[in-house]
Amino acid sequence: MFSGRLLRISHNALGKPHHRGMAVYSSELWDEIRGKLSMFPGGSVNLVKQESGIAVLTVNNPDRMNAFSGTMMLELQDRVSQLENWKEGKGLIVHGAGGTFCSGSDLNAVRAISNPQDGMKMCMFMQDTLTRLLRLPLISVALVEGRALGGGAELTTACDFRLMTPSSEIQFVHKHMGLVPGWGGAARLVRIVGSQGALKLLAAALKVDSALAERIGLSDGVVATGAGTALAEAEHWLGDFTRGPAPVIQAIKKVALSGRERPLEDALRKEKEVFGTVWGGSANLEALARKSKHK
Ligand SMILES: CCC(=O)SCCNC(=O)CCNC(=O)[C@H](O)C(C)(C)COP(=O)(O)OP(=O)(O)OC[C@H]1O[C@@H](n2cnc3c(N)ncnc32)[C@H](O)[C@@H]1OP(=O)(O)O
Repeated sequence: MFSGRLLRISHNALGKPHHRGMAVYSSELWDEIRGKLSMFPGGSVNLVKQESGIAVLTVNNPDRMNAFSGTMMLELQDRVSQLENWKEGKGLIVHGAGGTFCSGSDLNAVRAISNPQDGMKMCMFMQDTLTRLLRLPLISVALVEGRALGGGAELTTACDFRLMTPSSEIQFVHKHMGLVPGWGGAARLVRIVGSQGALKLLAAALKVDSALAERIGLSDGVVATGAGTALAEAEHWLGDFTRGPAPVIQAIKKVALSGRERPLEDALRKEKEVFGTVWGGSANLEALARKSKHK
């Protein structure tokens, strides 16, 4: 059985663990995994970084309902690396091409790598990429049109927020495939809808429509359907959270993220560190000079 090496967590002077980088597993593992995934081509993952500071990531394999081929998994990792280095970035919208979100991993590839060793490699690779996606210093939203199935449902949980069109559905179909989520989707789902909610969605493989998703906190809102309409509405919605200078928006995401992921003392230390990057910064000094009132 393939045993992946977890990224070693170092300890500070107080003996408390602290996170090194944003990855989960050691990148030394990736050469072998990348070689395997490159054998399953098709589709693409496209990234457009806009002047507004909002980027749009498109899962593009419409002939297969935007299923993830091996090369798309590789491209997703590359796109996440690009976004990690985007200094002007503030927000990210993840959506699918052709009016549907994503139908999970490409079943043709899945059939070809159905042995446990290869499955484990793919699982680690996608866990790592989606964890890095969630940890981007950008406020991210998954825009779900059509269906988000299996790994597609897991991808929605790797964003800070989810928006759905009225007729769209999110479904963790893994049980019907004799599986559990392996791209980190179960761990993230528990943090979004609680352990009881996650257990229900996974164990019943429930089809979650936009109304139910909003009721249980899986979705943060409904946007209208139509060519280009949903994307424009999602950008408008995200604009409320990304208005302002990039260093401040990125700092907000970082403190929220550390509060979500770290034990309290560790999160407080991180918050202090991030606070130090904005205190006395240009946005802070300009606000002080304006003598802002918050009526
Ligand atoms: C990480 C674990 C995982 O993600 S396991 C994968 C979980 N996903 C699935 O099982 C999805 C299976 N697909 C479906 O249920 C249906 O195709 C859905 C997505 C509901 C769409 O249904 P419908 O609108 O009737 O279209 P269709 O079935 O004719 O599909 C159009 C073409 O797309 C293909 N497709 C769809 N999903 C995948 C997939 N995950 N991998 C590979 N191909 C997929 C269909 O086979 C179909 O192709 P074709 O036109 O028959 O050549």
